[in-house]
Amino acid sequence: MSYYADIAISILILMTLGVSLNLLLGYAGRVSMAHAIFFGIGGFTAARLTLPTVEELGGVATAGLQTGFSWHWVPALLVAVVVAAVAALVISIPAVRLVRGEYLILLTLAFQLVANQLMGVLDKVTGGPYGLSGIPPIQLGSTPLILPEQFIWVMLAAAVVAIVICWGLGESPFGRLLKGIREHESAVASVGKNPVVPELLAFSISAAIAGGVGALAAFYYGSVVPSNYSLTYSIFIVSVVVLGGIGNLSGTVVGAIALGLLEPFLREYVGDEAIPWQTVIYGAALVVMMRLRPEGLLPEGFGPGRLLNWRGRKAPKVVPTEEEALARLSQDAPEVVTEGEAEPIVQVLDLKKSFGGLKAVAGATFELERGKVTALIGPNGAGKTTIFNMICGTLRADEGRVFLRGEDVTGKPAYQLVRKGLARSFQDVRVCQRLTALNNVALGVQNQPGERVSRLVLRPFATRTAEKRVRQKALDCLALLGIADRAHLRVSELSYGDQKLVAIARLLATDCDVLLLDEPTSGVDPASVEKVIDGIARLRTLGHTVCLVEHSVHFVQRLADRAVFLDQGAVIAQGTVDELMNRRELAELYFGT
Ligand SMILES: Nc1ncnc2c1ncn2[C@@H]1O[C@H](COP(=O)(O)OP(=O)(O)OP(=O)(O)O)[C@@H](O)[C@H]1O
Repeated sequence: MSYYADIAISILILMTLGVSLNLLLGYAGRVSMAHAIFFGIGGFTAARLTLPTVEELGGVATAGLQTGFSWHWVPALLVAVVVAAVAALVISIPAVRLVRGEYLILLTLAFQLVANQLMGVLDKVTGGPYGLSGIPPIQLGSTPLILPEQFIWVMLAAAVVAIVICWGLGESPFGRLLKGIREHESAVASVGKNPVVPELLAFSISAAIAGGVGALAAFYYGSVVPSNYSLTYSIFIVSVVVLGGIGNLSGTVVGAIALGLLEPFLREYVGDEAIPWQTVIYGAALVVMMRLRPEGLLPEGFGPGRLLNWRGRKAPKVVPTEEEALARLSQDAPEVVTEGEAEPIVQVLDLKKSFGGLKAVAGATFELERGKVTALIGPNGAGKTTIFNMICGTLRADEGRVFLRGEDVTGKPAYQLVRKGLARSFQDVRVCQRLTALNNVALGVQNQPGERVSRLVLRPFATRTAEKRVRQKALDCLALLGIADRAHLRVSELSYGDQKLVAIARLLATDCDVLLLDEPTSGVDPASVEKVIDGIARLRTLGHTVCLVEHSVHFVQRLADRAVFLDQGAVIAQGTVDELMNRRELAELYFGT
């Protein structure tokens, strides 16, 4: 019995670590190769705090004597959680702010190696290469939980708590934000969300759970040894997540059971060579999975809830009509401008940008009038997208200024501009393919309590009510663009034209009065172009100021009140579209004839 309980405990430890890493790797899309270190930090912290004091051991501090502070296991566990979370914050601040993709993997890999080496040499803290032993077990009342069949219940409870925390966060608006960051960080920033804070939180919550498991493991095994927190163990944890299914906690549970059973199985058959064989099999399994089933055994969104259809992606029960949606959205919309009272809401003054020797924008000056649709037109390479990027702070202007309602907003980051009322879409659409249309649009809604972990924890019911409002608003935005009946579909299942509509609906959800649309119809089939035109016309009805970059003259003539003609980075004419297109030299430039 003890033998099987002991195996189950090691599987539960691996499972809990995998689940916590999945919050970071699966939901936030950030690969950490240092999860074993946070596990170890929790273990060493709890060990030092609970080991007996020098006085308790006879009062003489001799070399090699393993002493501590004789704390009760509960506060020691809590401190272990906090220390691991703080350590993760310290490492993740430069990681999140400065490095991405494979560089992040390298940075965490370096941290893993350095920290593991330090664990082996900082004798006074970690006990050196042989670590610390004699750690007191968990004491419940007067019963020490020494036997595996006693401790297994503690570990099972810890695994359940970790799954509930990670599932609760991952499936909340906070998790939606993480998934958005995972897929398109720039798109999330362009709808007013600072991606840095949620990423830092995901790093530290994930590490905090690992630290807690590390403390529990120290209490159970009675010792902590640096070699237990090696790169090999970090790779095991990553393997559990990748094999089980990235972004799917049920997958991690399955992955941990499958891989966790491997070691005792191998021990039975190959004895002491089990660990090297285990490493080989994990590596081979990873390669095979990456090749044949990169989404893992259970792909994202597939789990018991989906199987039993509790949480199936159901079509909305009530699809609002366009009129109902318009009526509700008008309450948050900017005041509609009546004829004759046009005033500039955005002023672009002498913007300049060069790339090496190429002058992409050579002193562009123009205004966007409140409530009007203005088109930036001109031949390919005229500098239209570069101007958008400078207005939105994605690109630093060499010279020139941008004013929004008279306030100088030059160089402000995209997420700050949204808070001031200006948002943009992208030529390459940048919708989150693995999220539903509704969740994509919900990302655009501002001030969501559920996106803040503190609110989720302290005011769960209020955040649930707020989430209902967010989803209703997202559905209204989709209804206004005529695609509410597809709200429940993953964006990857939608046509490209519908994806462009989702991107516009996401902008609408921000409540920004100035919307910049970069080539909203490029790559869209003719039938969908009409839908996009109708959608943008409705933005104008709601009172939004729209600036669009567009190549289709038909589109621009149908929608734009004014056009700004650019060539070689300079504004060469402004006026109504018909006025500009009737000028032969401009038409020739535009059509290249
Ligand atoms: N990051 C960059 N590095 C170097 N050159 C760039 C960069 N971005 C744009 N350019 C160059 O600046 C010029 C203007 O590009 P931009 O994309 O702004 O033009 P555009 O009017 O939007 O063109 P299109 O209509 O084809 O999208 C082009 O010659 C382009 O190659």
